[in-house]
Amino acid sequence: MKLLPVALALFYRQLPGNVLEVWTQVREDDGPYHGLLEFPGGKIEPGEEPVMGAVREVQEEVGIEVDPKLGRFMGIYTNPLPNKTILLNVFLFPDQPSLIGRGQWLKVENPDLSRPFTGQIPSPNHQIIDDLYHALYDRAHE
Ligand SMILES: Nc1nc2c([nH]c(=O)n2[C@H]2C[C@H](O)[C@@H](COP(=O)(O)OP(=O)(O)OP(=O)(O)O)O2)c(=O)[nH]1
Repeated sequence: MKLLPVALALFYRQLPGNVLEVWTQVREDDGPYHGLLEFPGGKIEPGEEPVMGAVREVQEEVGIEVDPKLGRFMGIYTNPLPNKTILLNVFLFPDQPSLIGRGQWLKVENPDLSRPFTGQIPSPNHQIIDDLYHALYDRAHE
């Protein structure tokens, strides 16, 4: 089984009323993810620090510079495909002023969390978004 490490940059912001917003962009290329709203990201190059992969993809895809020191490792999520398993290394980044006018913010609220975006986002992203929401707002875990 082939393992393919990918780095994702998840820009997020918290709004009053336990609202989370996550920043996404439309995937333009052909293939199974065409037209979906996704986080900037892509394959980690050999020898590359995962967070640097996230920063590089943000530069390439969004056209903005972000400081790798701002990236916080959230976890690794798997996307099992028939011929390979994608390992999504997710890094959290705070909202950046340079994002203004680019992409779109998805509003995540209780009780549905990411469910309203079914079919609009890659399937592994549901777990990522829902986990982030719970980590930010579930007091029970503290
Ligand atoms: N960019 C991105 N990829 C995601 C997300 N969720 C998710 O499952 N994926 C999957 C889709 C792809 O199988 C893989 C990313 O690979 P990619 O094809 O974008 O990587 P890349 O930019 O380096 O590829 P390429 O242009 O060189 O072909 O991760 C997401 O939110 N953003």
